[in-house]
Amino acid sequence: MTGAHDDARPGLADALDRAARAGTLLVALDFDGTLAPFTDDPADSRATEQAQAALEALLRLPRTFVAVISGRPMAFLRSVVDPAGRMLLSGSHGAEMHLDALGSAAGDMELRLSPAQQELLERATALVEEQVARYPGSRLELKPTGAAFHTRTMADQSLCDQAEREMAETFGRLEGLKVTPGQHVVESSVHSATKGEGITAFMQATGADVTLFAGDDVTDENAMRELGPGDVGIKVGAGESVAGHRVGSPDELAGALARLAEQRRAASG
Ligand SMILES: O=P(O)(O)OC[C@H]1O[C@H](O[C@H]2O[C@H](CO)[C@@H](O)[C@H](O)[C@H]2O)[C@H](O)[C@@H](O)[C@@H]1O
Repeated sequence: MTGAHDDARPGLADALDRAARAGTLLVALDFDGTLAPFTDDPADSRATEQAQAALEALLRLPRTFVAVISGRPMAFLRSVVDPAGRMLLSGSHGAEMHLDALGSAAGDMELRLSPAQQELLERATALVEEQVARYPGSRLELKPTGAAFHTRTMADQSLCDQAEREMAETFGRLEGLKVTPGQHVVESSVHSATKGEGITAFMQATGADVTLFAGDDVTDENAMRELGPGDVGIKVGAGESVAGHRVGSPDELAGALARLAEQRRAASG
């Protein structure tokens, strides 16, 4: 292959070539830190232009599905990430699913919290509010299944580790609450779902011959572990991963996605 995107790392280049020739291809992606560089305010984050263009190109191809599997609430994914409704979406770390892109019969899997889960969510939210009051500049993000404590905008950045550690310990005292550390965030969830369940549902629903998944964070490893030997896992950035491949940044991933789209278009044309 020659062209604008032939600078992928050698092992990854081979894997992308193979994925491009798959009968049915599922391209599943984490959002923050993977498609979208980090921003101070979570409401501001968007996929890079190159990533967005690559997703658009993939969506135009036959037997090709694009999915976003994120810790974000489904409402954000539907309004900001995929307003045109062409992607498969999994929000709240696998607890919310939207499969309309496969036809109306698939639809949404509606999220309902039990009274006990609702009460747990209120207690978790109160704990984050207390922590935010202790650490100026930190933030609460309230989501359908959990409350997240964000430290990216904390006034004293030298206290981030301490604040996150305390938050995780405090969350840990609430029975039934799932606690997940992330990038400048400690997330809690009253739901046991993981991104592993999200990707498994999409792999089954699409009947994909090859699945590519890319993610940057600890929670993405749950999806990464569901991949088979013929699939393609890409870790974005530093940190431990079971992924077979690694890129340095969302920009590098966008380049790989552009290459994949170009090669698949050529293979299907
Ligand atoms: O599963 P993801 O799509 O990676 O979402 C994980 C969490 O991402 C968001 O927080 C992260 O991105 C923010 C915007 O760049 C950044 O400010 C924050 O420091 C990061 O932790 C989001 O706010 C969470 O709801 C997601 O679960």
